Amino acid sequence: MAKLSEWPNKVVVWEMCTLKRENTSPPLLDWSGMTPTLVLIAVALLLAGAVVLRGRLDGKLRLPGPPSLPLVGTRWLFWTRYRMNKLHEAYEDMLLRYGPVFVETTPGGASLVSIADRIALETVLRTPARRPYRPPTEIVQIYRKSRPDRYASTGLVNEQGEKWFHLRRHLTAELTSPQTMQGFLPELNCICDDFLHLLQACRHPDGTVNAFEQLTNRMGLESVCALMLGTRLGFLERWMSGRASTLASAVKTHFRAQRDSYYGAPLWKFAPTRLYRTFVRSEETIHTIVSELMEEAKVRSRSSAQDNGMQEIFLKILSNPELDMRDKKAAVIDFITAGIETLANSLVFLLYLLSSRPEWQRKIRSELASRGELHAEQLSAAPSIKAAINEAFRLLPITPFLARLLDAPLTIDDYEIPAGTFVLAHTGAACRREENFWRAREYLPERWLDVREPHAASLVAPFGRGRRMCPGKRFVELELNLLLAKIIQNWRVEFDGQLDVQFDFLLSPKSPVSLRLVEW
Ligand code: HEM
Repeated sequence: MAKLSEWPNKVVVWEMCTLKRENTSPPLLDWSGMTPTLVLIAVALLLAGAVVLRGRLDGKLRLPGPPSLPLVGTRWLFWTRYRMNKLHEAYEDMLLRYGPVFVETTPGGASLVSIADRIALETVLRTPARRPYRPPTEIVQIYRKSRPDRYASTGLVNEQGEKWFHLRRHLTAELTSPQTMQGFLPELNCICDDFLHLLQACRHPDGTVNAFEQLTNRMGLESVCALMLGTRLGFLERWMSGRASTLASAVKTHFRAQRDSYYGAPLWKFAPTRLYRTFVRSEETIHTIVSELMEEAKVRSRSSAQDNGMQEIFLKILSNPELDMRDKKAAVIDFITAGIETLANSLVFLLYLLSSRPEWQRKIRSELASRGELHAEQLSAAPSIKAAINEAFRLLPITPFLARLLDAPLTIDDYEIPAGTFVLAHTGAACRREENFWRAREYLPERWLDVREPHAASLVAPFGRGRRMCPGKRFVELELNLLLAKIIQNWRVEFDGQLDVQFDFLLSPKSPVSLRLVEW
């Protein structure tokens, strides 16, 4: 069995190309012009020739799965049968075709095992690893290593082993503390109220709010900046500067570029393709805007002795002597980036699902007596809110699978999967299986108050599991509770038809989203 200390090395082998470039600058060739076309033709010929082989080249794992081809592994599927922006559907389809445990092969020849089997998922998610290894996003790694002037490491999300542990210990204590959230609650109430004012201002006479996802993005941005920077930045004002939309669109591009770098042709590893350049531009836009916001927040906090419950988490991070200044700054940037679209999409999904349950909306409303500022006690006295949120995370989580490297061998049925294997834990797909949940494909918040078997609650892991779990969980849960309570106090939510969802590295609504907020 692999020792924990050996993991990073094993993965560096897996990340073949990362190893080659580790100490070099990013791709240098200019790939504009004919070169990509020629390469694509060569790849197509290779695919056609190799289809006859159809055998699995991966000798290590005898698992079902799509045929693997030389050089491209099983990635050809994402360039032919499936679409990258429908990756969640692609995996649902593969789980049907090949069963709840199957293997793909990366272009570098490594195995990528998908699991949607309940027992196996519970084992993987329960893993007690001290330094859980979540495979990094290579494009982020390569870019950040090429910018030592800005980055001392690849950051909390992508670091591994002791370095990750050091960052996690020193960067997340404030963010995950119940006291921080308690202190932030009054300000979060005000931010939610401002969001409601914005919704009110954007509502048409019949209650329709168009481009709802853009408003939720602004909510995500304002709230995560307020939490991190301890100051309000005005992203919820009706007419605001273009900075919020530039930042929100850079964050979306950043996520999409990561998706394409994972599942698209890996040409960007060898040359600065358009994809690579797009990624770099988005990373730099985010860096520039968040750096400006941090500078503004510093000036404000110097000029006003704040005693309004808003904690400048970033000032505490910046004053930590245990960390390199570049790591501190990168962390604040990463936290803010992580908090925009995640919150925005989760709120859209929640309201969309809840729109199919008007009687559950009435139930929530009946549990909330008073208007105005909401306290933790009032929220906990309204269990139907929590049930509505849990159920939305079960049925439509923004992260439909979690990535891990196995820290111990795993046996599923007759298959032996060795330690060190890269695994995708399909919690989202497992949660929609009848063997795991009663009427699994329906939005039924009542299942969280009156449990009906089967009810595999441990599979619902929207924020991940174990020591690498999302540090924003407490903040997001509080925020969603408050937002839902306040929206339902004012309006009932209606939506016509079905929401089209796509995979942008996170599951996102295919914008624009229009829903109706109708007076009670
Ligand atoms: C609805 C909102 C959010 C969802 C559903 C979400 C979900 C997740 C998930 C699934 C992971 C991977 C966990 C794992 O591998 O076990 C993660 C990691 C992470 N999230 Fe979130 N997240 C949300 C909001 C936020 C916010 C608001 C922040 C920051 C303020 C944040 C910061 C991070 C960071 C830094 C990591 C990497 C942690 C590590 O590797 O140690 N997230 N998130």
